[in-house]
Amino acid sequence: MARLTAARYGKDNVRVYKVHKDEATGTQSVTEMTVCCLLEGQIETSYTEADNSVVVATDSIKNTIYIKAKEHPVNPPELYVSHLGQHFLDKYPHINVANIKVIVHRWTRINVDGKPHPHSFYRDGQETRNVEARISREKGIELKSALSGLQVLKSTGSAFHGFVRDEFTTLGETWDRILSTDVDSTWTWKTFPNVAAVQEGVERFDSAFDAARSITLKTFAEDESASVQNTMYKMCEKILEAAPEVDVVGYSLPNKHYFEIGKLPSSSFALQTHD
Ligand SMILES: O=c1[nH]c(=O)c2[nH]c(=O)[nH]c2[nH]1
Repeated sequence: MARLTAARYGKDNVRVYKVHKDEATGTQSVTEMTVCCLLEGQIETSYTEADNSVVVATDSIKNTIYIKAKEHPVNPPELYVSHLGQHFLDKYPHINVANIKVIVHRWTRINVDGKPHPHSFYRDGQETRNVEARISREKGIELKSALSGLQVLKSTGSAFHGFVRDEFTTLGETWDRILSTDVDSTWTWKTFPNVAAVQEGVERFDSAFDAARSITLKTFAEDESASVQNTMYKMCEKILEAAPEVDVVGYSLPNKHYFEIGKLPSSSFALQTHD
């Protein structure tokens, strides 16, 4: 006999674009996001008994993503996801949890002849700002913020030696290597009881993002790295210090290896591989 143990459903890959027009200055600002919204609740019978009376159509979920982006600020994304998720709990008594993910794509203002252009932007890299939220009747608003896809490289200032050597080891020790990675950094906030608590002191989210990004870049550049493990731990320590409302910080720093194939007096050649 089959049994349904868990279920969630919704819409992914909803693309949202919002422009803010400052009438006084004529300057426009843009935000482009990809949104995923998955609902949980008393929806079992839609699976087990073909009972669609409990289904908020995924098409309506998509429409709600757009409408809430129009009704509320989309910056910071932590506030937008809180409004969006809370809406589903307020409107539908049988929905208990909204799981929302937002990826904010990078549009950086173009400078023309040294002056910021009022309405033109460019994509300066694949880096994104992300938020994952679980908004539930039981716990409130759980938020995880992240920066993802920030590519970095340093051509010296990185070593790796003293590691386990046994019959499986082929890697040589090094006191000077190229270090390159795609940074994925995540910081989990202490749980918020409601949207009002997210709204109060809302600038904390942009400050934490800016701190995480600048700490990541500064530590990566300045640390005389003994290993990826030790460098990422230093980054975590500094972010926790800079953002006291953050509970947990995590990093994923996959090592992109460069293997040396030849040397000239003042330069070296390397081949790159990915883990
Ligand atoms: O900084 C590093 N940490 C490791 O655990 C590791 N393992 C490896 O092969 N190279 C590296 N580099």
